[in-house]
Amino acid sequence: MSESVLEMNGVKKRYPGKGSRGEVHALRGVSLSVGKGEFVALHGPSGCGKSTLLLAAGGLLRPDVGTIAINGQDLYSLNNSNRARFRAANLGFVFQQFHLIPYLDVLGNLMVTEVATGQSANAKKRAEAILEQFGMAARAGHHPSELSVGEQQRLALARAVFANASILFADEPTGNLDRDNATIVLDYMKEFAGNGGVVVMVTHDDRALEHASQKVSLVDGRIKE
Ligand SMILES: Nc1ncnc2c1ncn2[C@@H]1O[C@H](COP(=O)(O)OP(=O)(O)OP(=O)(O)O)[C@@H](O)[C@H]1O
Repeated sequence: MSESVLEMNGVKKRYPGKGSRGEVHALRGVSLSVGKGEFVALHGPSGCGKSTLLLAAGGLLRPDVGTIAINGQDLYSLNNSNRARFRAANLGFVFQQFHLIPYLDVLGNLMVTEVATGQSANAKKRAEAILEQFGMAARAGHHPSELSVGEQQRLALARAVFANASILFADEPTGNLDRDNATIVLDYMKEFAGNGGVVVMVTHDDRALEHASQKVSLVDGRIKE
């Protein structure tokens, strides 16, 4: 088996109930191992826990029970600021809300982790080359609000490539895209995995499922074998 990048063991997550609504068991004991180069598609009915799993695996939501490690680092044994630093250095996100920073232009958004960690002078050249590769060079000086949805998705992907992320988390990355843009985004994700990265994508889209190397089906907070 290829080198493991993501290891989830016995992960459980409950959300507290409100008023007459009882508590929700979103994850009921999930174990998952994802190796280098894999493109995992996570699918299942609405409410089965897909987004909860993605947030927990991405270091954004602490599980009640179980452990999650990326590249051997137990995410939730880190304190919040060290976990945020680990996220910035190792993880990429392509979420519906993109996590783009509205007051920075395209180049600024691409280089945001570089600015935070204050590194090399060659960074700008590299960032410009990546924008070129993602067909965004002409948009370098624009702000996220001036970009199309497809361009915003591409910028989120370009940022993960620029940051040398080892794992990319994507939540319905093709949800708002037309066929051509969906294909572009899926091809980039495939390439990211092909270059030794890992992609974990939540999707309802059959075309997106076809791009994945591994399909994981979640039902009522559990992985279906
Ligand atoms: N913050 C929250 N507070 C209370 N319950 C929540 C919260 N977030 C999610 N849930 C509940 O937890 C369960 C799992 O939600 P989750 O968003 O992980 O499912 P999903 O599979 O991603 O759904 P969808 O495909 O509809 O986006 C659902 O029953 C949902 O209502």
